[in-house]
Amino acid sequence: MTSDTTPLNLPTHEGPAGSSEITSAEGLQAILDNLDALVYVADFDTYELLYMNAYGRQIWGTIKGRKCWAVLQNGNGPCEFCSNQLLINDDGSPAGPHVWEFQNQLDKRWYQCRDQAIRWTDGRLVRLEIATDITERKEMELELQRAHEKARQAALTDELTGLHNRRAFFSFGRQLLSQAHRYKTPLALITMDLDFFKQVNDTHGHEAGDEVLRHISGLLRERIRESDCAARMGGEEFALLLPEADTARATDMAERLLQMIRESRVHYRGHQIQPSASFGLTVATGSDQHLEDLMVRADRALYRSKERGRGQVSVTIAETPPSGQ
Ligand SMILES: Nc1nc2c(ncn2[C@@H]2O[C@H](COP(=O)(O)OP(=O)(O)OP(=O)(O)O)[C@@H](O)[C@H]2O)c(=O)[nH]1
Repeated sequence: MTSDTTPLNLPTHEGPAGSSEITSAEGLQAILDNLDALVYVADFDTYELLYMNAYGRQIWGTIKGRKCWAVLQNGNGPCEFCSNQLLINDDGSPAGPHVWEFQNQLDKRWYQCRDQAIRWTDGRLVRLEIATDITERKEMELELQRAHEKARQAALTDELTGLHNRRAFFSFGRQLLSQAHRYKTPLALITMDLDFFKQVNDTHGHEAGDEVLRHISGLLRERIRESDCAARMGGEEFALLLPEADTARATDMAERLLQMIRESRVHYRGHQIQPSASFGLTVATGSDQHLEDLMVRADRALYRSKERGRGQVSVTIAETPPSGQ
């Protein structure tokens, strides 16, 4: 036992004569100091540490006259996550154990803490914490979470371009459409299809075609707002959902995109490729129950752009007035 530790003044229980049962204070001290867990006791009002076992003192050092937040967290005052108020009922009685997990700010390790109000040797209620190091388990859990998140992202992302894929488009799109209905705001859908893309592949190779697809995706990403959704629907087809954009704004957006695409060049193995695209757009109406209703109208407009010679923007206005307008 180190000199700064308050000895546990626990009652000694004498077993029957000849019994080897160890219930003396020294025996309990030995158990506590050999535990592979932190055990400490602190005053509820002053936060002064009254006891810490050897496991804790080895990591956090001396406790004599010091507060739990200074020793354990190197803080300047009570921790914002302090669980003290959860340990005592309104009538002042102990509330039972509170179990939680947290990452210590000093050693950066994760602990599972079991906190409890207990009666101290002088009769007052004090805070007892038993904390076990769960860093390895926590790291595995976090790793697993990261892997799940990565897999979830991958399932929603187009591998070639990094844009949303078709699946993500429909998932986000349904949410955006229901928001547009709820708040009676417009929602525009732009569909876009590259022109003569087969020629790019045939002339410069599939790799060059891929490069063009990445280039176009970069332009879309540059132009859209955070609340917009840009997706590669497959092949050389793209779609954009623009919340709160009416027909005029969506048309303006499509025309600017068309201009940017036509003015841009893709440099591939000494060749310059000039991309072009056709656009179709529409705006949601209150009677559009499904995203597919918008897709049909936008694709009809896109088809007209192709028919009229490509490299242009066409609009299909819904028969009923757009929601929010
Ligand atoms: N490089 C590359 N090409 C793709 C990919 N997906 C689809 N394609 C090609 O895209 C081309 C699409 O050809 P079409 O549907 O005839 O379209 P287009 O040549 O753009 O003709 P229009 O749309 O009528 O202007 C085909 O050659 C496909 O092989 C891809 O991921 N990478």
